[in-house]
Order: sequence, then structure tokens, then C-alpha cells
Amino acid sequence: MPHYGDYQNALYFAGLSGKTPDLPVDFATLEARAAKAMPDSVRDYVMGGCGDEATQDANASAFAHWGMVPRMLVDCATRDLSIDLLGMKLPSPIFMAPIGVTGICTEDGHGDIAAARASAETGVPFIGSTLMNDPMEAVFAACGDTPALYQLYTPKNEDLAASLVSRAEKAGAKALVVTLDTWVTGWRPRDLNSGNFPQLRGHVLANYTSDPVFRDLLGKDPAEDVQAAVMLWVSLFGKVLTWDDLPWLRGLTSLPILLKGICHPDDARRAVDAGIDGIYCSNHGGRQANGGIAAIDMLPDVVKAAGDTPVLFDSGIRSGTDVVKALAMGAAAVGIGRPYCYGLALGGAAGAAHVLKSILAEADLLMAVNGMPTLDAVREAGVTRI
Ligand SMILES: Cc1cc2nc3c(=O)[nH]c(=O)nc-3n(C[C@H](O)[C@H](O)[C@H](O)COP(=O)(O)O)c2cc1C
Ligand SMILES: O=C(O)C(=O)c1ccccc1
Repeated sequence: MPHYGDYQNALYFAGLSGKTPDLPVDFATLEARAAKAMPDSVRDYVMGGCGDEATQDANASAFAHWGMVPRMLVDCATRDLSIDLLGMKLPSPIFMAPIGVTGICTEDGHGDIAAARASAETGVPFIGSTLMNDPMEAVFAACGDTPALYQLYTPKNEDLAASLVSRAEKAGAKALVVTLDTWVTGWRPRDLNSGNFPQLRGHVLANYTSDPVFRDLLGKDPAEDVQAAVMLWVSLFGKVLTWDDLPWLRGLTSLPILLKGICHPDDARRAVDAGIDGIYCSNHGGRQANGGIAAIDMLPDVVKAAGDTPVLFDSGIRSGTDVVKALAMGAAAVGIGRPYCYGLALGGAAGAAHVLKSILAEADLLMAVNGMPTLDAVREAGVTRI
């Protein structure tokens, strides 16, 4: 069993020989450094959100009104953070949320491969977005022995949807995450004020330009006419899904299917009734709809409604403490989003791995101090509204 907290000792002992970590271990310093290092267009796209970003800010700040109560005299010398999730045995309860611009978070444009390598190194699964800068086959191969998941932005063309899903399955993805909240882009002032939308500039479309159905529809080599490929992408991007589409989605794959973007308990219940394998509670990090309540505040009701169906969670996770709180509130696994992008921007695969290791170390040590050696103990202890 990995002892994630040991990362702390590694950092202290390195300090004895005068070596401090290349990247900070806390989110605030990490974000500030990444903001300086990233090109303006990537920085604004990654850091920005919808409207005045009230929901985005609330996602992170809402964790402060949930607190844990420590227990003493419990044997916590070893902690077990492993989980079984939809047939996957995972060493820890965190995963890398799908981020459509990981590809351009590193200078060389191969940020998806770097994220996959961080996944291989840490055992933290990577959910590869439909939007990648390298084809999914190469990205999933770089995940090594760590299971990968594929996130689908369902295109309007059903043959293209089927092709993307079957490629993901062949490339070894272990589950399909269908994102429901982004068939249209939310109103994002930072990007609008600079007229910047990376996809329109030809970025992160590799899963489309490498796809046989997309290439047939284009009728020429995308490399010869990037503009035409971009315009075809625009015309195909976002199918408006409804409940009636779930049987069709189910028919595309034998992989477990999760629905991402579920925040209302009634939607969770209906998804479970429809035979969905997992719920992914998220408000897309406040990038899609402003004016919403913090995602973490919606988690308990969604968990309750989902019953035995696992609920993944993301939006606002900034630390190991946030991870443990989300687990205590019933999440089966917790997604890291923007923080690993900043790690990628500052240090490539090693930078992203450092961010994940820091989060896991903090979570592990918190469980140790709180007298909670297992995730069952965390969940049983729960949280108190402050
Ligand atoms: C720059 C960026 C791009 C994203 N792209 C995708 C995507 O392609 N697919 C998807 O399902 N979610 C996408 N998301 C949403 C994330 O999966 C996740 O829900 C969000 O980052 C959580 O918020 P947080 O990073 O503030 O914790 C993106 C988020 C960011 C910040
Ligand atoms: O930027 C995003 O959050 C995102 O997921 C996305 C992807 C494609 C089109 C619009 C938004």
C-alpha cells in the first residue's frame, strides 16, 4: 500500500541538503506562479470561468463551511486510500478531471502525453477529454498500467460519436464519461474580451483530425486545410442530449458509462433508474453556468439520490483537505482539475505528478491525524456544516 504521506518526509529531507521543491505544495502559490508562466491566452482560458466567476469562486470557498472533527486513540499507523471503482482497483481516491486544453498547457503542445505520464507515475487515473492535442491512442498508451477513462463530447454526427467511443474502447479506456453541461459554451468574459477560443485556432482537435469518420466528412487531409477542419468541428461539436438519447449512448459501448454535470438529486435518480453506471457531480468548475450554488454543497443530496451508484465529484478541489471533505460527504472518487494544469504548465509531467503527490500526501496525513485509517472511517465521520 503506498504511503502517500511519505512525500512530506522526502521534501523535508531534501531541504536538509538545501533543495526545495521545484514547484510549491500549496494551491495559491502554484496558481500565482502558473499565471506568470503561461501564455496569456492559455492562462485566461484555464483560469477563467463563466460571468463574473461567482460560482467558480464559490466552488472553492464553500469548502470552508464544512468541517471535520478529529478522533483520537485510533490506530492510524497505516492508512488505506484505495478504492474499487467500476471494476477498477485504484490505489487512491483521486483522478485527473478531463481538461480539453491539457495539450497546450505545456510549451511543446504535448501536454496530454505529459498528463498521461503523470498518471502512469502516480497511479491517479486520467480522464482524457475529447479535446486533445495528440490522438487518444498515443495518450492512453502513455498512461502505462494506470487505467484511463475517456470523456465524450457527443458530436451531432452519430457515426462520429460511435467512432470516437469505439476508438477509446480499443485504446484501452476503462469507462466512458459523457459530459452533459457543455454542448454550448458558457459566457466567458476573459476569453471574450481577448477574442480567444483555442479550438477555433486549430488547437486540441487531434481526436477529430485523426478520426476516419471526421476525415471522410471533411473530404481532404485536415493538415492541408486547418480552417476547413476547424469549421467542420464547429458544425459538429455539441449534440443537445436528452434523456431519450441514453439508450443510444448505452448501445455504443460495453464500457461503464458515467454522466458528468449532474447536480440535481432528481437528475441523479433518473440517471440511476436509466441504468447509468456512475454519476459525476460537477458544475464544470464554474465555467459553464454562473449563478449556481457551489458544487460541493450539492454533493450530499446527489449522493443520497444515487443510492448504491458511485458518485464522482469535482469543482473547487484545491488541496488534500478538500479531497477528504468530499469523500466524507459521500464522493466515491474526487477529481483534480485546474491544479494539475498548473503543474503541467510549470513542470510538465513531473510538475503534474508533484501536484497530485502533494494533494495525496496532505489527504493521507489528514486522515492520520484525524484518526481515520480508511475511507469508510472518513465517510462514517462525515462533516459538519460550520
Ligand atoms: C481549461 C479547462 C478545460 C476543461 N475542459 C473540459 C473538457 O474537455 N471536458 C470536460 O468534461 N470538462 C472539462 N473541464 C471541466 C473539468 O473536467 C472539471 O469539471 C473542472 O475543472 C473542475 O473545476 P476546478 O478545476 O476548478 O476544480 C475543463 C475545465 C477547465 C479548467
Ligand atoms: O472549456 C471548457 O471547459 C470545455 O470543456 C469546452 C470544450 C469544448 C468547447 C467548449 C468548452
